[in-house]
Amino acid sequence: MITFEKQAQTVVSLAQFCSDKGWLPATSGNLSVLVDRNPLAIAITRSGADKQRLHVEDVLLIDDKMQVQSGLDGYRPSAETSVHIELYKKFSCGSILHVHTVFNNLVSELYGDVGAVLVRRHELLKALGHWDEDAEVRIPIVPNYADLTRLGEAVAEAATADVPAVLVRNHGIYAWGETAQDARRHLEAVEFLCEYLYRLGVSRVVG
Ligand SMILES: CSCCC(=O)C(=O)COP(=O)(O)O
Ligand SMILES: [Zn+2]
Repeated sequence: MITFEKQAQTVVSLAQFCSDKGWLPATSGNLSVLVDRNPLAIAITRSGADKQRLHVEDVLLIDDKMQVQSGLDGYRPSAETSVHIELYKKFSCGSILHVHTVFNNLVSELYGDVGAVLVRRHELLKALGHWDEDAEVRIPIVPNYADLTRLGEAVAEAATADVPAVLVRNHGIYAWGETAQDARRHLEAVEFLCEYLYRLGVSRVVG
């Protein structure tokens, strides 16, 4: 049986994984796992928590209006909860991960004006569900709107069913999946691809 307590523990495990990778610097990032779809209930990190040292108490149960249903007094859900809610409404995903890394920021800035970054014929695209040897995917990039309602809408609008990730320019990435394990794999694959694309670009300029 799925419970908030179990999903909160999964959020803590996901934070540990992302933290071990160095993907949650300076309290950045927010992570969530679906508890119920109807009505929508999500286990999500609280705003401002140090996600590199996340405890179960740092995970709140919220509804589709961002109201806290379970959690310690005074704790507010992630400031970017709106993005998670919009993505859960658009896709049948079970987990959403948002991290800030140097490589996803570099790629978002380099390709931000185009609104997407193209990845072609790369083995890691298989981790995103593209098995064709000629596979091509576009990872969308949206502006880093300060209005977080607008950011949520922009991320959900840009998100497509065939690429489970969106970059936010000079900010970070949202990646998702049907399960926490899928979301983690998708995030890891896109992070790999961001580093690859950036280093490839640099090597072409230098070489
Ligand atoms: C210091 S990071 C700035 C806010 C941010 O982008 C982020 O991911 C963390 O915000 P939250 O409210 O989820 O802690
Ligand atoms: Zn962020």
